[in-house]
Amino acid sequence: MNHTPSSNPAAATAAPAGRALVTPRQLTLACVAALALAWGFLPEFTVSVLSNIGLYALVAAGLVMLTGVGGMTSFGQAAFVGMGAYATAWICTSPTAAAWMGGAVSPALLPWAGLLLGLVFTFALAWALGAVTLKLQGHYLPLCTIAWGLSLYYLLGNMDFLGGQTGITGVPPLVIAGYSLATPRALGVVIWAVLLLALWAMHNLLDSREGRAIRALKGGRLMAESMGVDTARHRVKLFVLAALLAAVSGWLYAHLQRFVNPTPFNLNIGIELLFMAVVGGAGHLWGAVLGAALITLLKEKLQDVLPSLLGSSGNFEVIVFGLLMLFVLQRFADGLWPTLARIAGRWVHPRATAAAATAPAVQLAHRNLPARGEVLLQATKVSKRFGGLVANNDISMTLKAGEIHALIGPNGAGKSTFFNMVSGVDDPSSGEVLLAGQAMTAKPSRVFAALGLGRTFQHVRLLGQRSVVENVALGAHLRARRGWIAAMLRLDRAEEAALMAEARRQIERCGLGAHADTPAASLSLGQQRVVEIARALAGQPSVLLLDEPAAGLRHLEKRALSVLLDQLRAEGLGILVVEHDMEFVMNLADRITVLEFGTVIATGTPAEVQANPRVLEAYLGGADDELLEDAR
Ligand SMILES: Nc1ncnc2c1ncn2[C@@H]1O[C@H](COP(=O)(O)OP(=O)(O)OP(=O)(O)O)[C@@H](O)[C@H]1O
Repeated sequence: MNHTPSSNPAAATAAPAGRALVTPRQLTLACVAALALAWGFLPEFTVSVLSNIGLYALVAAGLVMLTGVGGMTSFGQAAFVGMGAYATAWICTSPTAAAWMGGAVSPALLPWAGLLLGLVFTFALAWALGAVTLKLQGHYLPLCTIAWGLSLYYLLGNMDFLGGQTGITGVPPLVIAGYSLATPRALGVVIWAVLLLALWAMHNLLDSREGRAIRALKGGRLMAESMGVDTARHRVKLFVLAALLAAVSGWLYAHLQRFVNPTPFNLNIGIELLFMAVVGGAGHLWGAVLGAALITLLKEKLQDVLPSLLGSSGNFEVIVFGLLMLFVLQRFADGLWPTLARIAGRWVHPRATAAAATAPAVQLAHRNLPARGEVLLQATKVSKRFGGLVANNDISMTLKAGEIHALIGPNGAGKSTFFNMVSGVDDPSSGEVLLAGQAMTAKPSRVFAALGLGRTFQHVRLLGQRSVVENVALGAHLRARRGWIAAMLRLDRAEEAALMAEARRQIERCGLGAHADTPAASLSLGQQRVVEIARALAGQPSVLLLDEPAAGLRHLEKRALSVLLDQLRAEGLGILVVEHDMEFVMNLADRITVLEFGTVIATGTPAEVQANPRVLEAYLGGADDELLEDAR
């Protein structure tokens, strides 16, 4: 698979370009060509093993997307493989199915009807299961996947019309254009073609606006939702995608083996599939192929060697897999693929591509800024109670277009709580928040984003391994429209170019142009805060909420930030800043609201607030000496 510098920053910085001999795309094509040429000459056994690796890799690739990229663990994937296998086995062999179709489908087309049935069933079941279980957090989700994995396995083995534990025999071979694919050598070509196609499509998906949204899921809902991503929907879609890949693998498996029974779809295999994804490299699509190859070959070897070594038969390879898992997770937390890629990086390196100089062919959605002085955000008598603690007490505040409003107060005064309520993270216990004239109670953060609210976080939330430009492009998520299918088929390139151009523009504007292609995690904390501002600006907000933007910035960086915020104010944005740096706030803000113990104790211009005895008392009485010093 080809990785552009923007899509793989780690690779982009892995090796000096001078030493690179080939690009990843050239290497991939060379490997595929070598496999294709050798295919006709490989021994039967090798072809059979390679076909199995292809089948496993297809499921593991879905797990890479689900677990490594999306952050959701599933132990139950083998059950979806079973659904794909049983659907085609049943439709191809059952007299009932034949009677239902009344001879309308020719025998050669039956496997395709089986594929359709398997996909439809899997889609419906995965969507239903996903909608229910993916709401669960932490270890409840993996536990749930074990539960439904077991249930589906026992269901397959206990349905008489599916042959019970004996299963279904006499599954016909696939026939394509009159050719019967009855041998592993013939069907193996299809298996690997499907695998490569799936990897290509998923690579494309990850290198798109929707791919960035998928990557954002792993960091939790807060950041992704604030960028306008419907996280619940994306999680379910990702789950369904992984399940469909498993079902396709099951379909191919049934026509390779020509019989099905429940054993290959049990929980052990589900765990093995997860091993493959994790050992190979859970965040890397090619890690699925590496993991599938390693585990399959190891299993073959161990099943031969261990019984004779130990003098008794049994599934001893499971113990070795367990130990292998421990070793890999200890030594290679991200699996083996990144290490392999690092080593190969001496010779394999993406060719550097310059950012497009011409204007993109597609325009992103554009928002007209409101007139200066117009009220953008209004909080009326907002209170928040956590049990007996009143974190915010009857706070009223307005933010107008073209002004910077600062929210200050000692630690624990309730600033973050208020920030959460005016950004859709939390609902007020009482009172109301209006954004662009709309009541926002019970609305999620993504609706705030859609109405023009951009924000940064007190604790920086970036995709650390991705480039700055990708992080910033995520902020423009709602300004583009292309979905999953378009991304997989690479029909989104014009829109993607526009997103990248916009991201680079915002990065330049924020003074980080030299770091656009650097992984975000390798920047200083102060620079990462600026990346968050650029990301918020990429969404073209009319309201900007900045949570301690100056924290961690050096003096000159703070000056540059002041200049940028000044410019944004002049353009007509309304900016709400929570900040502890008094010098920064006093020089910048038009109005300041001071909180103490959740209550507004003063509001006014910087001069008025500085002269307010209650404010000085709040800081004198508080423990924050630095603030006191600054306030003076
Ligand atoms: N989810 C919660 N559950 C219970 N109490 C909370 C919760 N969130 C905040 N609080 C409490 O509400 C009060 C206000 O906290 P908040 O984080 O809003 O203050 P802050 O002004 O942002 O502080 P800092 O400047 O340290 O970030 C604190 O006493 C805090 O412990």
